[in-house]
Formats: sequence, C-alpha cells, structure tokens
Amino acid sequence: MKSPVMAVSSSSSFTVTFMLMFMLFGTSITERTMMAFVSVKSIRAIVSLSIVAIAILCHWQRQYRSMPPGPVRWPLVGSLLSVGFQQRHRTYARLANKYGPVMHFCIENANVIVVGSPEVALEVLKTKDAEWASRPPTLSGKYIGVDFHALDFAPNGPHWRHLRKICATHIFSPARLRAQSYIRREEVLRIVDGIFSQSQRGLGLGLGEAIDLRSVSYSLMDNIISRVLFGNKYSQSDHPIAKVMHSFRDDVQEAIILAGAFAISDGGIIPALSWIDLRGYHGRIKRVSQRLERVYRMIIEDHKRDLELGEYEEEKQDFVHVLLSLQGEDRLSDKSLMGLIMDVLPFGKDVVAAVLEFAMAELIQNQSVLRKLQGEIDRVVGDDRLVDESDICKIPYLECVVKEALRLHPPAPLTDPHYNEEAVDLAGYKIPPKCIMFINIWALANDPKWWDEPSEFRPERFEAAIGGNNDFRYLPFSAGRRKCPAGNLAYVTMEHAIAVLVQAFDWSLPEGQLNINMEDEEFGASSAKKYPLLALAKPRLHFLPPSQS
Ligand code: HEM
Repeated sequence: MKSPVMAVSSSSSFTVTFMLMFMLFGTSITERTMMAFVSVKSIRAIVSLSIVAIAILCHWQRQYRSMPPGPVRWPLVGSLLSVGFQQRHRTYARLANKYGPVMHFCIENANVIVVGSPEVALEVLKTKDAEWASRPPTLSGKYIGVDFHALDFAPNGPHWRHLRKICATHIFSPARLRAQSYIRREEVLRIVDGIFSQSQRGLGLGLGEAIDLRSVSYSLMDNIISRVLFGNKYSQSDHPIAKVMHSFRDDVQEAIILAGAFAISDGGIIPALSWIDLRGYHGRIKRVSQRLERVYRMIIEDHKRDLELGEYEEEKQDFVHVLLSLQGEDRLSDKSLMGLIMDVLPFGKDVVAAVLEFAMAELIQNQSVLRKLQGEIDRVVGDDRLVDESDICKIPYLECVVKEALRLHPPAPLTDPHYNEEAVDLAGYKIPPKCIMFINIWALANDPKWWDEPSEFRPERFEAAIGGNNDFRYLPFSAGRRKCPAGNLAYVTMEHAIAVLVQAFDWSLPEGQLNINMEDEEFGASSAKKYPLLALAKPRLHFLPPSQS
C-alpha cells in the first residue's frame, strides 16, 4: 500500500516538472497553450490542495500514535466510513483480521477501543476491571437512564455499588427467583395453551396454522417481566394505570431505539455537525424520558398506597413493593427506583425473547438436536406431566442447547460501553482517559481460532467444560464488575420455556420453506432475528394442556 509520505513526494515532483515546462516553453503562448496553461493551473491547484490535505491528515493521525491500530480516522466523519451502522460486531470482527485483536476507532466524537481476543478481554474484565468499570456520560444515560440513576448507565462509584448490592440481595437473589417461579410457570402454560389452540385450527383442511414464534417469545417475556415488576393489577382494564400501559409500552420501545442512538456520546452521525441534530433525536429523547417518568411516578405512588393500606400479599410481592419496603441504608430514592425499573423492563424482556426466538429457530433447523432434546426431557419427566423448573438441573443437554444458542446469537454482541476515567495501559498501548471500550462478545464466541466449525449449531461442544470463570472465549453475560446481574433469571426462564415448547410440540418449517436465514439481524435493546420465525406445531403430549382438559 502506498504510504501518505510517498504520495506527498511523488506529487511534489509532479509540480516541479510542470514548473520546468513553464520555464522552457512559456515564451510562445498561443490560444491552445493558453488553454493548456489554464488546465495546468487547475492541476497545480488540485495538487497543492492534495498536499495540504495529506499534511493535515498526517498531523491528525499523529495524535493517535500511542493508540491501537485501526482504519483511517478522517476529520469530520471519524471512522464512520469503515464501521457503518449495521451489525457492527461483524464489521469489527472482519477489521480485526487486518488490524489485530485491539483496535481504535473514532465514532461520534469519542475514542472507541474494540477488543476481540480472549487474552485482552481478560485484561479488561479481570486484571484491569476496576479501571474499565465506568460508563460514559452519554445522553442515553442522562435521559433514558434517569439521570444516570439506572444501574446500566451509572458511572462506577458509591451509587452504582449500592444498586448492585440491592440487585444481588433483593431482586436477582436465588430466594427471589424461587418465589417468582409461579409467575413463569403460569405464563409458560398460557403460551402452550395458545399454541395448542392455534395448531388445531385448520387441521381439518390438512394444514395447521403457522405459529409466529416471535410474538410468542415477546409476549411471554412481556408478561413475565411486567408481573415480576408490577404484579398483576395493571392488566385489569379498569385500573387507571392499565389505561396508560399501551402508550407506555410504545414509549419504552422508542426509548430503546434512542438509547441505542446515544449509546456512545451525543449521537451525532458526523461529529463536527452533531449540534445540528439532523435526525431530531435530541428533542425526541427528552420528550420520551418525560413521558416515561410520568408513568414511573404513577406506578410508584400506586405501590406506596398499597404498602400504606397493606393491600398486597406478602409472599407475592413484586419488585416495586420490595424496593419500596427497603429500610435503613438500603433505602432507595424515587429516581433510583425509576432507574431500576428501566433496567429491568425494556432491556430484560427483549434480550431473553430474542434468544428464545433464535434458539427455537436453531432447533427447528436442526431436527436431530430437537429430537435428542425431546428424548432427554421425556426420559426425565415421563409422559404424564409438563416439565417444571425443578426438572431443569436433571436435563444437562438443555443447558448445552441454550448455551449454544447464546454463543451463536448473543443478544448483546458487544458489551455495554465501558469507560476509563484515568489513563491506562492495555495490551502494550497507552490509552488516554475517557475512552469507550467494547468487548466483541460475538467475535470471541465465533472465531475459528478458538471454535471448531463455529457456524454449526452443535450443543454437544458444551458437554466439555467450556465457559468457566477464566474462559474468556465465551462471555454472553460479560464478566467482572459490570457483568449482567440477571444471568440466573435469564437462564431459568429460557431453559424452562424451551423445554416446555419442545416437550409439548413437534416443530417444523411451514410448507415450502426450506431453511431459516440466521445471519440477518436487527437491533433494538438487543440483536434479534430480522424476520419473525414462523413454524408449524404438532402436539405430542399424551394429555391435554391444563386449560383444554
Ligand atoms: C439472555 C439474556 C441476557 C444476556 C445475554 C445479557 C447480557 C448482558 C451483557 C453482555 C451486559 C453488559 C455487561 C458489560 O457491560 O460488561 C448486561 C448488563 C446488564 N444486564 Fe443483562 N443480559 C440478559 C438478560 C438480562 C435481564 C433479564 C435483565 C434484567 C431483568 C438484565 C439486566 C442487566 C443490567 C441491569 C445490566 C447492567 C449491569 C451494570 O452495568 O452493572 N439482563 N447484560
């Protein structure tokens, strides 16, 4: 490749040649030579401008000397031309073949480091975990993260530590998980009933009705997470809050999109022009956060009233009741409570639903895996009842299936942005303060250097011990201080839902469809299948689901 220095010297000699030609032939100027003179002048202007531009670019690049390598960071647009907007985890993985496992980009006014090797991931998330444990001061954090009060957006410090402790003890603790298992059971049974009824329709014509497994997964998670957070009462249509729930859901979806747009900095596509707000996002994010806050306040006030009047069942307390009853130093401000609702509500439900849909798609596409899983479940559970959460630990192949789905389709293919308040050394590079760091979770889990035939769906690979504490090839929930706090809740929900769906039904693709496109992804709160998964369900139970019997 031609270096900028070579380019500069060859264009200088070009200019010198032209000057000599002027000196030699410049005395007999005809009309033709006048024309030639004009065009030579413009060539000279172009050449001079190019020299200036190259000099500026060289100077511009020099400021990144101590940083890891990466594609050219252009003035005005930074690395945008190289990284684009779509499926950045795949683009970063491709670029790593050229620039190596630690790369530097300029995106939206920020210095962004992307890591794609287990060794450097270990350095970031374990050896230098404390240095990288903060979050950047983004507009997402300000507006969607309730002024940085949400766990996901809070900078490293006492407030974030307080929230992590509350989550570990009161929200995602094993005891709380067990106490809420009845919600997950009821909701999974509800979808089995729905699918059973739908699968019977059209059978008389010899064709079952295709089930939209996207809406099944999303409505399952929507119901579970809403009940876990707020209990049951907002599903009753005469409750004042039930009346605003519909538009609240739309606002939550809008917040997810805007949180993504402002995840790195102020969301300007072209850094130098970010103040123009070409997409009108600044106004939208402010308005949506005000609307969300209004509903959070209504929910909090309603729950405060319940507590004062004692109108709730002790053993069926929802998250908001639990958080409001905290006493002493555990007590939370209303803003922190709103932040935690925001952590759990949109992000919690969408990520699990996205994995559920992908896992079902892989099982339908890989019928031998589906049969093996059904066989394991039948062996443990028998044929006279539905699989329960308490059976899961006796079906190790189920865990392998979920892990393999998470490896191929991590709903968070990049970690959330990590941030260093101070300068730090990383893999031999000197990283200045206030950089953003992403670990490319997808690249780690799909690189042929570390995985045999990585694009194959082969749950058996997890029968060997993979994904232990020091295995940084496999990090669907990340690692270190900022690791996802809800891993147990996510696993138990996904495993139980998949187990019931494959125990109760045989699944196949609709007539005429030969395969499923797994590579097309779209982004909301998580990386999801681009097109909804449609499939035929054939009941295989020797008994009817509870509501049908
Ligand atoms: C399959 C399901 C899930 C996966 C794969 C997943 C993955 C992740 C990842 C990769 C991170 C970023 C960690 C980092 O920045 O290093 C994260 C953070 C987080 N996740 Fe999850 N997650 C899942 C489900 C959930 C659920 C169900 C909830 C809530 C109910 C949740 C709540 C959070 C929170 C609050 C954080 C921020 C933690 C912090 O900044 O301290 N996640 N998750």
